[in-house]
Amino acid sequence: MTNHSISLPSPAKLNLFLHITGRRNDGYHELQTIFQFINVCDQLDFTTTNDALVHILPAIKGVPLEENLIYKAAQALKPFAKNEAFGANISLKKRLPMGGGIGGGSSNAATTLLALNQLWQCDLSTDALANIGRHLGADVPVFVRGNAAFAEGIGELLTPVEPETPFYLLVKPDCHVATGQIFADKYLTRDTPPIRIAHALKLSGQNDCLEVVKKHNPEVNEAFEWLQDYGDVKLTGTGACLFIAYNTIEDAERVRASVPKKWQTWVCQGCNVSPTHLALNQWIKKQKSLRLNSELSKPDE
Ligand SMILES: C[C@](O)(CO)[C@H](O)COP(=O)(O)OP(=O)(O)OC[C@H]1O[C@@H](n2ccc(N)nc2=O)[C@H](O)[C@@H]1O
Ligand SMILES: Nc1ncnc2c1ncn2[C@@H]1O[C@H](COP(=O)(O)OP(=O)(O)OP(=O)(O)O)[C@@H](O)[C@H]1O
Repeated sequence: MTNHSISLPSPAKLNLFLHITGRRNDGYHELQTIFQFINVCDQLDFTTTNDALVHILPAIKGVPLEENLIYKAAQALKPFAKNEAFGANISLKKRLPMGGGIGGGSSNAATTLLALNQLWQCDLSTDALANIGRHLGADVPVFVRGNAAFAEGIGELLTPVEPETPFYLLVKPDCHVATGQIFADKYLTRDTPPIRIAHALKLSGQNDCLEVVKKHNPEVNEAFEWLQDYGDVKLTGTGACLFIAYNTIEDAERVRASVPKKWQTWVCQGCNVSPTHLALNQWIKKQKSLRLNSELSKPDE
């Protein structure tokens, strides 16, 4: 019998660098960045129901159901479900901080699209899912595709790349950065010349949002200053999270041990294939073998 449940990790991303190369007429900014996943993840469990409803437990504090990106992703996929009575019970173990620049909401949306595409037998291609994802948020497509990528446009034009996969110390200063406020600041650098992909992999990790983020968020400034003695500190997205790459896990752990306790910290590793896709591929393989076994055990007709 086909399994009607699936459990998937929903990872965070880092922007290894972030250049703002222009502003479009609709106000959105054109970027160049490299996205890499890290093995710090939320966990999402999905079970199909037949009541056509989508339930999410527990609710995210401060985020109404209709604004939860998991719910929005499920609603966007619903018209493609094989049976219109299909619904889902979704349980969420939230570990990724919000407003950290590590893309937790976008990741949750992508994980939902990938899981329900299977459970609701939508049979949509990755391109179709990425296209649905694009309307939920600029960072959703990279999580749908599942490969570390050089991104252009507003983040949706993706070319897979394989940057090194060091260990990272990730630090979340005690604040929540409002992405819109950063992009609205008149002093934001918006004219970094576009670069080519080969050049992108050799860059040292400049983030054009850094100065404006530090200006609006003294906690980010303080953490940045503190961390500078311990390596090459970078900002991911519009922050608040900062990260430093290390060659060994021991080096990352040693610095973590001395970080002031008021900041949340993780030691993790860069992943060029999303943990969601690794788990999803295992699940698909298991379903195929279950189907094959049940075909073989049917009595001859
Ligand atoms: C900058 C990145 O962190 C890079 O990974 C993301 O693209 C930000 O993605 P996000 O947090 O999902 O942000 P969104 O919710 O899409 O955008 C919040 C607001 O930031 C501004 N915004 C965002 C992305 C972008 N490329 N240009 C913008 O000008 C827009 O005013 C938008 O209304
Ligand atoms: N399932 C969800 N998980 C997290 N945030 C969500 C979710 N659904 C809606 N949101 C909203 O999206 C906002 C941004 O959340 P997210 O975790 O993606 O921030 P972020 O790490 O700053 O992302 P980015 O790197 O894309 O800027 C949250 O403040 C919250 O209001």
